[in-house]
Amino acid sequence: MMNSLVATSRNFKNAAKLLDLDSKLERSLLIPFREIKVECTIPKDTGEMASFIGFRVQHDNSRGPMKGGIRYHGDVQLDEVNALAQLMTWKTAVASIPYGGAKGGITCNPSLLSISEQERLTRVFTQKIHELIGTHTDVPAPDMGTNSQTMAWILDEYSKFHGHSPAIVTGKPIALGGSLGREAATGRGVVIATEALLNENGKTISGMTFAIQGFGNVGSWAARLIHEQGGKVVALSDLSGAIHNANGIDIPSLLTHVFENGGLLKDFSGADVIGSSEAVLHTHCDVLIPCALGGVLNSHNSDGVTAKYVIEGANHPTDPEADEILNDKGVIILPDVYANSGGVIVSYFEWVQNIQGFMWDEDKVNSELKKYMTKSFADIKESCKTHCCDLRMGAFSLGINTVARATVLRGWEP
Ligand SMILES: NC(=O)C1=CN([C@@H]2O[C@H](COP(=O)(O)OP(=O)(O)OC[C@H]3O[C@@H](n4cnc5c(N)ncnc54)[C@H](OP(=O)(O)O)[C@@H]3O)[C@@H](O)[C@H]2O)C=CC1
Ligand SMILES: O=C(O)CCC(=O)C(=O)O
Repeated sequence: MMNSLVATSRNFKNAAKLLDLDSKLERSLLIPFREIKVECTIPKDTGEMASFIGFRVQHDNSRGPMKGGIRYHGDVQLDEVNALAQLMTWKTAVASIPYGGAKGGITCNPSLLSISEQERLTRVFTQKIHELIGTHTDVPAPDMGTNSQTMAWILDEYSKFHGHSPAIVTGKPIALGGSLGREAATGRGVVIATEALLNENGKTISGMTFAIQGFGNVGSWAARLIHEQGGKVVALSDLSGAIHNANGIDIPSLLTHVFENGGLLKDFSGADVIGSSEAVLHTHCDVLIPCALGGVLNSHNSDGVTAKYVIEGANHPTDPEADEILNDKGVIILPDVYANSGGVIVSYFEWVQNIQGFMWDEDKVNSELKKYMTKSFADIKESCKTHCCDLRMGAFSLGINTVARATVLRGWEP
């Protein structure tokens, strides 16, 4: 698998070439505004002390406060967080929301930490970074391994230093100022994006077959909404393995099973086990939606993909080498910086509601989300036409051009 920062920067450089970007501006846009690395030491429940490394990379703030999730996973390291922060900068620009990009993470396996250990770790991490984040500087949100409870702890710890600050994080519980619709927003956005692409190709979700890797926040909501719209989810996976049913998996029954089975897909009676999580990538289907880790489609396995469309629910699931292989096979890829932007778009709505002290109803959140995603799809198509390129390069050049213009307008000089 290619290093994630090398992969993301390669996409950036190819788009910069299409835009004929000044070489000094290109270098400047690539370098992050700030990289933060902190040691977080907590007592485990046993009384023994344990240390974890946490990161926050603030990539760019030319268009507004930096924005992006916090990931708890064993593979978190600086290059990966850097790549994810950079992707946030282009994503917020593609979505036309007034933010820059950031991302954070702690190298840990949350499933090996008790809830109180996770709480202590989150509070220590917040203590270490509280002076460098802020409601108008850098606003965290959930990502893999974190959720609304994690955001509640950050809010509470941050507020001890700065006073009650609901807009310091998004993806919070509703009871603490979270937005209706944020929990489902990334999956809903994935489905809106899929619909836009299929409609353009004379197809609809109803009657198409789908394979989804990952059944966490993004994957489970995407599966639920596809099922509601008449799509057939034939394969799904999580860390416990991949399951398959050619007639379509009954998603509501599966959700009940997962809820009662410690969050795992395994042992579901309504589907067959087909192997490890990777097996889902090669399942016979129309649409493949990776919703887990980065780099899962790479030079070793992309040839086996049979789907006609890949929708990137995850961040950077496709290596540039896999991009080439899939493009040669005629597979259409809807890139992460658009396909999974529903989460950060509704995070923006949450932040706006917090600042205004006014709550929107869920219909308004969902209809505004659709409006933003429909507009950015049209903007990407226009960019593809201008630069004669595929959807990834269309989206990257749109995002980079928007950030470059803001940077120059602020007075950047070569
Ligand atoms: N949450 C959000 O709002 C957004 C998330 N994203 C991206 O979407 C992706 C998923 O995030 P999210 O749903 O929040 O994360 P979650 O932690 O909620 O879920 C992650 C899912 O991926 C599964 N998983 C982990 N490792 C593997 C693996 N090696 N193979 C297959 N499945 C695996 C997990 O399985 P298990 O449960 O068994 O561990 C789980 O089902 C990430 O790339 C994230 O950056 C993008 C935009 C916004
Ligand atoms: O909601 C947010 O602010 C960020 C979501 C995120 O981390 C992402 O889009 O990758």
